[in-house]
Amino acid sequence: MTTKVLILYYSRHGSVTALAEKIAIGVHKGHAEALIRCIPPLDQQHECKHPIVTMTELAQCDGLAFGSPVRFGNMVADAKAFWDSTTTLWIKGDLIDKPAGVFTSSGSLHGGNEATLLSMSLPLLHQGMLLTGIPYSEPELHQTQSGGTPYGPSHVSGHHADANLSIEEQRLAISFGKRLAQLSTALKHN
Ligand SMILES: Cc1cc2nc3c(=O)[nH]c(=O)nc-3n(C[C@H](O)[C@H](O)[C@H](O)COP(=O)(O)O)c2cc1C
Repeated sequence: MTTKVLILYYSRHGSVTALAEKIAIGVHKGHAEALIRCIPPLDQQHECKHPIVTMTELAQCDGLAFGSPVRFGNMVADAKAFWDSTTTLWIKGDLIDKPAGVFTSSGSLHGGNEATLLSMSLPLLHQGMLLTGIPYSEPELHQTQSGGTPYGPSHVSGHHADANLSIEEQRLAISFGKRLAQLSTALKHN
């Protein structure tokens, strides 16, 4: 059966969406299926580019990439509320021993990009997931002048939240997706 990697994210202005779509390219390169899904928004008026995730999709994924914009140095409230709604799945242990990673976008270079990635990892660890980031064997990790971290892919969108992903940010997101797909397949067949 094909490996399914769930790319679960929230985005208001499109930067996290852009990263999610690059990660999906990497997942395909890693010969897995990418399921791009949105976190249910707290604001019902908020429109999302992809379908809203279901708990069944989350429970049945083989790997997970979780994305959120930086909000005051932390994940967006919608993402925290979503994880707070996963108690049933947590008790069943549906995500235990599945690979996972996190990605984000901030407005400024030192605006909490890495702190947000680390705090986003916490609910995944509580779910029993196996975290992966990006190793320094990826040359763009040494070269980037904006986003892209060992803790996971990231983007710096600028004061007006309109900067395109840099080449380095794109490549790191793609290599992260590929890595997650390969790890998910390896663990699925064990
Ligand atoms: C309420 C709020 C808080 C924010 N806090 C931060 C912050 O702490 N640091 C930062 O660099 N950017 C901050 N930003 C900017 C967003 O993180 C940034 O625009 C991000 O790229 C948005 O991602 P999106 O395009 O996927 O919505 C904040 C934006 C909002 C609306």
